[in-house]
Amino acid sequence: MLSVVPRPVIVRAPSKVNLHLGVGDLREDGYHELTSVFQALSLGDDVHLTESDALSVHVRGVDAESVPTDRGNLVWQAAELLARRAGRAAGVAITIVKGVPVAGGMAGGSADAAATLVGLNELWRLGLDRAELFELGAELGSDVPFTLHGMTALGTGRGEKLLPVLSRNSFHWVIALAKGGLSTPAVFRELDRLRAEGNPPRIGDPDELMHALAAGDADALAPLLGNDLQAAALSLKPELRRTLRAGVTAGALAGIVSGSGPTCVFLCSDEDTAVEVAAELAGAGVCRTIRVAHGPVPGARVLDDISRGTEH
Ligand SMILES: C[C@](O)(CO)[C@H](O)COP(=O)(O)OP(=O)(O)OC[C@H]1O[C@@H](n2ccc(N)nc2=O)[C@H](O)[C@@H]1O
Ligand SMILES: Nc1ncnc2c1ncn2[C@@H]1O[C@H](COP(=O)(O)OP(=O)(O)OP(=O)(O)O)[C@@H](O)[C@H]1O
Repeated sequence: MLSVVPRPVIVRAPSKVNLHLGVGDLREDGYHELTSVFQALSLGDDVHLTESDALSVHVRGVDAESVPTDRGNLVWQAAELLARRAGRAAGVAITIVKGVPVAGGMAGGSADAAATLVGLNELWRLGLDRAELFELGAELGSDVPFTLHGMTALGTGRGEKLLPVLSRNSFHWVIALAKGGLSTPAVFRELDRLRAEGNPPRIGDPDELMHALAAGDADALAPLLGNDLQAAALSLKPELRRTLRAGVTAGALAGIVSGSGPTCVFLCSDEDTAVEVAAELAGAGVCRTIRVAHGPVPGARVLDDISRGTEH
């Protein structure tokens, strides 16, 4: 008799960069009030989900050895949360193929959690709508709703309340992965410490930046990129200053620390320039590895047969 190998549902999840990250004061619940303009980037993770008797997690790809394969993994928590919600057992074998650097400020773990919610909704035929998935996502982490949403969006609250932002054209990015990661809570704590000591300048509102996005104008967008967490990330990892300088010297329009860092991202005027900047940065020895990406791209989505064959 032929045994049928169950076919996995495969979900592609994007990374993110905060084009604008305004950090307000510490709230009583331990979170900071944010104003974030997110953009989803083509550098992403793939999450494979296959029916199984038990819950299991395997990880391969970039930084796989530093990712937990137990309850510490956000995909495990996502599967348990969804199973509880559906009143069923959390039987699924999950394989994550990492493309997003771990602890890099690009929401890799959040993207995997978003992918798991989308994939299990399909695999278990739960029929949950987008709003229900967003609500579950927000329980898992502040960045999970955006990695579900994708494209370009304005996030408020702790980053989980989202509104779409009009963005014309594709923007081209060079991504410089740093040696070692930074812990998100540690970077927020460092910002609180810097603010208690003095008054590091705060970025203003993102109105002008949103106009540049609507116009699809990379030259106008470049000087408007801003991240209140950058000072804290640089304070914890001063060598990132060299990386940021090297990208601009190599021909990028601007460079910024992504979210809580330490990944640095560089906006370039077009794809060819991005490839040139990437090559030059690789030779400068200021980071661990370089990637080229574009954005905006959609949020976590199931790959159909055609895209399984053509995407990578
Ligand atoms: C830095 C960003 O990536 C910007 O998009 C996010 O704010 C972080 O999102 P995340 O990694 O999903 O963060 P969570 O897992 O929700 O929170 C981790 C920790 O980061 C800090 N945190 C996070 C979000 C926020 N608005 N204020 C915070 O102070 C808190 O110490 C929190 O305990
Ligand atoms: N699926 C996952 N992928 C990567 N790390 C995970 C995952 N699940 C849990 N983790 C743990 O979470 C930590 C932070 O990982 P992650 O890659 O999500 O950070 P990040 O990109 O800086 O997050 P963010 O930008 O949302 O603040 C890792 O050090 C790891 O121990």
